Amino acid sequence: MQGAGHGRSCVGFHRLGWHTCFFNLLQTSRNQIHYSRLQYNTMNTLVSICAGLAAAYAFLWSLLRFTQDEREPPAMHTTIPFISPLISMYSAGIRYWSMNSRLPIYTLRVPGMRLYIVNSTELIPKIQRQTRIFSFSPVMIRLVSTMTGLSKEGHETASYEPLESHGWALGIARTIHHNLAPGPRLDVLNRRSVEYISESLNRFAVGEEPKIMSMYKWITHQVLLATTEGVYGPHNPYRDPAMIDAWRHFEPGIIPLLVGIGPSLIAGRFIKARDIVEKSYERYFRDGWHHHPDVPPFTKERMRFDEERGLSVTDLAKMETATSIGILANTLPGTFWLVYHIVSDPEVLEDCRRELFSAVKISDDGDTYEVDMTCVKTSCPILFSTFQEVFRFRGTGVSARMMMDDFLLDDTYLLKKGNIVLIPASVQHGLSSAWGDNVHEFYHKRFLPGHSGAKGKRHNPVAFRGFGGGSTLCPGRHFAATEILAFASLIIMRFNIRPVQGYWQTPTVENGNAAISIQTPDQDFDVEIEPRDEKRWVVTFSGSDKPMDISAEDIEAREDKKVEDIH
Ligand code: HEM
Repeated sequence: MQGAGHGRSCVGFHRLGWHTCFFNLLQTSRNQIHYSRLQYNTMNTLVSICAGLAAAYAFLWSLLRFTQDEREPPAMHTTIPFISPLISMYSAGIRYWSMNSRLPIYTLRVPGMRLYIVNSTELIPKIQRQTRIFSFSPVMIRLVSTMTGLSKEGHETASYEPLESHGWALGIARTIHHNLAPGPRLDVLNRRSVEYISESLNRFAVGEEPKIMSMYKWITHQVLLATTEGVYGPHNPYRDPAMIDAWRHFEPGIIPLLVGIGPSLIAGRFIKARDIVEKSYERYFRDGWHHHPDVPPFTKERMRFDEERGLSVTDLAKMETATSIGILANTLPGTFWLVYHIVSDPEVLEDCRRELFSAVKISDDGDTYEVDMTCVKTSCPILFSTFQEVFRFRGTGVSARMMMDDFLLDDTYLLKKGNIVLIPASVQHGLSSAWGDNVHEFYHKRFLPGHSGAKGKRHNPVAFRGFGGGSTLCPGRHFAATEILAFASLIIMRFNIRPVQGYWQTPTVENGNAAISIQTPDQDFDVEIEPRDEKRWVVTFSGSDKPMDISAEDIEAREDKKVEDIH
């Protein structure tokens, strides 16, 4: 550009004198040489960059080819080695797994590790049986430690002997499973939550005018309080609205917090919210409220287990912050979807209401309605099927296991030590071979005998992974199921719910939290909630040690027991 400008000044040759013009010409050609040199240098740089990229590509490509054993499951998304899987996962979000469900098992090569993705229903039990080879413990320790920023000492305690039954990971899992198994310990937890729901809806039903509420916000608020009242007792830290607000801001940040690289850069606002939650738990433990007689064994015994291993109060609070995700993050949207699928479809509503009213006892004067939630759980098969269908249709969990050794799966696929096996529930839930041709519809009777499965066969229970499976099958499923069913039942029996805009519109689910096991709606909407009558409602919970048939393992355990009883 500069050269061109000087060239134009030569028009005034006579005025400036020949030497000036000669100088200008000289300058122009110098500049042109300089310009061409610049172009040449730029070109050179570009060529070097391209050559560098090509060399890097060739290197990565060879690295991928030469380190991928041909007995391993085939590698997918290799266009840009190690990077393409990340791009595909990022752009497809939670739909990624179902978009890649063709192969029985495949490998994703990502920086630093392999992910083995399992799609075949037949391979799942073969993985779940080998608990020492496919272990959840290292995954869990890493999740808890990174998400909460556990202290060095806390991390060491949590990492102690992860595969042994005397280690922290298996020990705490055992304590949790024991306290959430159907029976008197779980009943303490359930009873308080059901009571809370009943009292809260009694207060809500006062007054004749219909109330307008944001459906998702209202339902999840009720269930959050009911759950935490059950878990933490009369000094429940979630009675403080600031704690609820902080938890709601922390929960969507699980993935950014787990990335663990420069956390304050990418997860600053989530860290802030998490710290408020942690501080609130710290106060609860420091004041000793977990020792209160009305706190259930589920909470007391977990704390005792951690305290005996020397965890500081700060680390107890951090651990509890991670546990709060397990306790709340799926139960809240799960309840929303169950209520939504029932009240938005007149046929489902009619079926569930009829069934529920047959479980209600009406007083002689007809003014008091009494319902035992234990009875609802066992005598309302359509409602229970609708509950299961919600977790099939909306379930997006991904079970993760760390390979503790090389293993030849099904005598065919070599899975190498140190890598991660993932089992996405959405793939199983979308198999027409398991669920029949109407697999992509919400069918509330699907889990009733004779209503599901390809060609009228009973569905394969292994293909239902709403609560995971194997040794880490969700131990909270009975607690969550009781609470969700109790809330939905009371809503259906006591209220009419109508969308304010005049028609039901299914919310989209594009922006869900990939770290939890169920979709979350992208939009909330207003509904009008109106009591159906002025009766007095008495809700009881007699308790039961009879497990519900939620997962394949529950069905298997019941069938084994039946055989045992016969012998
Ligand atoms: C609707 C509600 C819930 C859903 C959909 C759900 C789902 C799941 C899933 C998919 C897993 C992973 C299983 C695997 O890796 O195979 C899991 C594990 C777990 N869940 Fe839940 N969960 C729910 C409620 C709860 C509640 C209320 C609690 C506690 C009170 C809880 C505690 C746990 C624990 C501790 C584990 C880890 C199990 C272990 O390490 O052995 N969950 N859950």
